[in-house]
Amino acid sequence: MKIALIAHDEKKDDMVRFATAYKEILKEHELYGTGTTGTRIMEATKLNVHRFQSGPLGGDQEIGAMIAKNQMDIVLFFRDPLTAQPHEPDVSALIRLCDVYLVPLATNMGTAEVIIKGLERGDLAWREVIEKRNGEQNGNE
Ligand SMILES: O=C(CO)COP(=O)(O)O
Repeated sequence: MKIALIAHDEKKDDMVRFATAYKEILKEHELYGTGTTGTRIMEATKLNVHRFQSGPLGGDQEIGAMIAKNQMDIVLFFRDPLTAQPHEPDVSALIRLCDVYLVPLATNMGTAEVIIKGLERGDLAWREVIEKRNGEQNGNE
């Protein structure tokens, strides 16, 4: 599965703790992240994270583009609800696209734990069906 890991500055420590706690599950998957979050996770856990631009420089939009192509299966986005973000429109657009494409999205650590445990249990296997269907459609184009 392709998993996006994103955290606003005030939530980056939480994201590092989360990735450390669930490293054994995460290492079985393809990990993507916005620039700074990805770097922090890689340094702390040694997990391999494909890093996009930093969020304010377009990283949220790059991840959004993957979602729009149905190439992202899970988004774990630890938002800071108490700080205004200069790229708030990008944040909203990313969340909106998750809803458009039915991509499981956690915007805080509580929900992220539920998703990651569901992932381990196989609850998200339906995403593989979508991926397979996409592959067939693209092959038929
Ligand atoms: O701003 C972000 C998400 O909106 C996160 O970006 P960074 O991981 O580069 O800090």
